[in-house]
Amino acid sequence: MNAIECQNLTKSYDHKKTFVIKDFSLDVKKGEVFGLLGPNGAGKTTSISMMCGLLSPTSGKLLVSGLNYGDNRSAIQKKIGVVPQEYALYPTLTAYENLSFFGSLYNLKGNDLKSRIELGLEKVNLLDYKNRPIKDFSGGMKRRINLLTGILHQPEILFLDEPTVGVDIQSKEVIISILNDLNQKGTTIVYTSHHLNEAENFCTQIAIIDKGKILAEGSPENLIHQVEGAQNLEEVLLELTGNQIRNDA
Ligand SMILES: Nc1ncnc2c1ncn2[C@@H]1O[C@H](COP(=O)(O)OP(=O)(O)OP(=O)(O)O)[C@@H](O)[C@H]1O
Repeated sequence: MNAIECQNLTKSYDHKKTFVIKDFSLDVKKGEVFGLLGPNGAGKTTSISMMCGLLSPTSGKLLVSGLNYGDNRSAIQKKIGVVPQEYALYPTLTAYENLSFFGSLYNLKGNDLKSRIELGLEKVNLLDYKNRPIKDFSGGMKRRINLLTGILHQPEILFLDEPTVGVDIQSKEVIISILNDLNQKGTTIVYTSHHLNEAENFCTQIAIIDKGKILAEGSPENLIHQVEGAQNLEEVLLELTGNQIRNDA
């Protein structure tokens, strides 16, 4: 069984006058690290938000671990973790209090929750900051805590919308190494990114999206091979989506 199946998904925000996702079909196999790449406004956030249940498709079929959100929302929510692009943290609460809150949403409690939080904080090098309020944290520190909020319960499938945006190379390396570790332990990962070098090394499978449509899909090597003369994913993306600057949100 695939981790995710999308068949002919569409999304309109204006009562079907325009569609920002069109005829979107892909399968994510269990154990994959799947990257959704594309220019600004391509539809990455919209498509990943539908897959993790934050947005409903306008039409089409979407299965997560063989289940649809209409009949099995709470069963799906137990299997998945979500790391949104915007920080979902409470600024006046400490790192520990924030993580306790998010852990409790996944029914974690007591010593189990405490040890997962402490182990997580240690992995992201923030154990010494556990009693500091989030408002005192730098962008990179917040990103690392934001990541922990979605993975404390070791989800079967993890969705991340630009988990390394705006962070320094050190924080980025910690985040990617934690994600690699989770993937080795069996978590399927679906992520969006603008960092093409990162995606080239991190992903096992990639879909390139523009204007709400999937333009190409394959392993990084396969995509580079598909585009004549391309040496890397950046050249693939430019060839497929053009070099016009985008003013879309
Ligand atoms: N709530 C909304 N209402 C109306 N239009 C929206 C809404 N959210 C997104 N859009 C539009 O949908 C299109 C796709 O946006 P989306 O945020 O999914 O793109 P993206 O690929 O994630 O972009 P970025 O890389 O800039 O984050 C854009 O044209 C955007 O303006």
